[in-house]
Amino acid sequence: MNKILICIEAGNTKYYKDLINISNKIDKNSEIWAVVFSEGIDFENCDIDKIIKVKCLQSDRYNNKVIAEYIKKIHNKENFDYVLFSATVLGRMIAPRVAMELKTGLCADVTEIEKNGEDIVMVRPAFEGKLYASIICDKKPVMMSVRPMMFKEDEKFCNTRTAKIYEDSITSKGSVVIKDKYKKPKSKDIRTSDILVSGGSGIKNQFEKLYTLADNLEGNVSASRWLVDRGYVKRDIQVGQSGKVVSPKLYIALGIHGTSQHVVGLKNVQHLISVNTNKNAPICFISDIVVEGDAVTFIEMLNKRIEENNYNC
Ligand SMILES: Cc1cc2nc3c(=O)[nH]c(=O)nc-3n(C[C@H](O)[C@H](O)[C@H](O)COP(=O)(O)OP(=O)(O)OC[C@H]3O[C@@H](n4cnc5c(N)ncnc54)[C@H](O)[C@@H]3O)c2cc1C
Repeated sequence: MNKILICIEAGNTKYYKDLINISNKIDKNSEIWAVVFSEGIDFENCDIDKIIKVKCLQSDRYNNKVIAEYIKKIHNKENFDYVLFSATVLGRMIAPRVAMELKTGLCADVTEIEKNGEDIVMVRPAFEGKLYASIICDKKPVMMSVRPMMFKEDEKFCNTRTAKIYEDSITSKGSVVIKDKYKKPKSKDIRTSDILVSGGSGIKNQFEKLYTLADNLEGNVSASRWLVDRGYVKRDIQVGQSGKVVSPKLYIALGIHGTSQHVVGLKNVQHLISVNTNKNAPICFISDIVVEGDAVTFIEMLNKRIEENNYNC
C-alpha cells in the first residue's frame, strides 16, 4: 500500500481536492496523509486518512525553508512513497526545496496520471503546451506539483474516509530576522557600476575624498586621464576614449573639464551632475545639474548631509 503525503498550503486549501484526486489515481488503496498549515479548516469527509495540523507563525506558513524542513522531518518518520503539492505560486516555491531536502526529483505542473504496468506516469505540458511529456520517477519519494483545477467536480472524491487529526507546531524565530543591514556589494568594474563619483585635475589634491562620497552613495570612483597620467589613480578606473565607456545611472563629475576624449566615455550615462569652478567648462553643457563651485567643498557638504540623515544603508 502506498503512503502519500499531500501538502495543503495556507490560503489555497481548496486545491487539495486535486491532490486527493491524483492520489486516488496513483493508488485507490493508498494511505493519504495531509499536512496543513492553515487554521479553521473543516476537513470532514475529505477522503484523507490522517491530517497533521501544524500551528506556526502566520509568516511561517509562507516560509519555504520552514515548511521544507518540517516536511523533511515527517517524511523521515513516516517514509512516504509520494509527496504532492499544488502547482500554485507558493507550491512552486516550496516543492523544489522539499525535493532538495528529500534528495529526490520533482515533476512540476502535473496535469494527469497514467499507469504503465507497475509504473506511475506523470503527464505534464512541455514546450509551451505544444507537447505532453510523460515522466516516470524511479526514486522514492516521488514528488510532483499538480496543476490546480485540472479535474471536473465529478472526478473528485470517494468520500469514504474520515481523517484522524493530529496537531503539531513549529517554533521558529520568525521568517525575517534582521541580523545586519545589507550593504550592496560594490561593483569593482566601473563599467557595471550604477553610481560613479569621478574626479579630474580640479580635485587632484584631495582625491581620496572621492572614496568617502562613493562609499556613502554605494558607488565607485572613476577618474579622468589627467589623474591617471600623473599616477594619482590606476588606469582601470579611467573613463574616456583611451579608458572605459561607462553606463551608470548617476555620474558625478568633480573638477573634470569635459574634453571630447573624456565625454566619449559617458555615452550611456543616465544622469550627469558636474561640479566645476568654471560654469563654462564643456562638461557643464551636457550635465543635468551643474554646481558652480569648489569640488572638495561640494563633497564635504554632501557627505555631511548624507551622514546626518543616515541616507546610506
Ligand atoms: C589620444 C588621447 C586620448 C585621451 N583619452 C582620454 C581619456 O580616455 N579620458 C580622459 O579623461 N582624457 C583623455 N585624454 C585627455 C584629455 O584630452 C584631457 O587632457 C583630460 O581629460 C583632462 O582632464 P581633466 O578634465 O581632469 O583636467 P583639466 O582639463 O585640467 O580640467 C580640470 C577642470 O576642473 C575645473 N576645476 C579646477 N579646480 C577646481 C575645483 N577646485 N573645483 C571644481 N572644479 C575645478 C576646471 O575649471 C576644469 O574645468 C586623451 C587625450 C588624448 C590626446
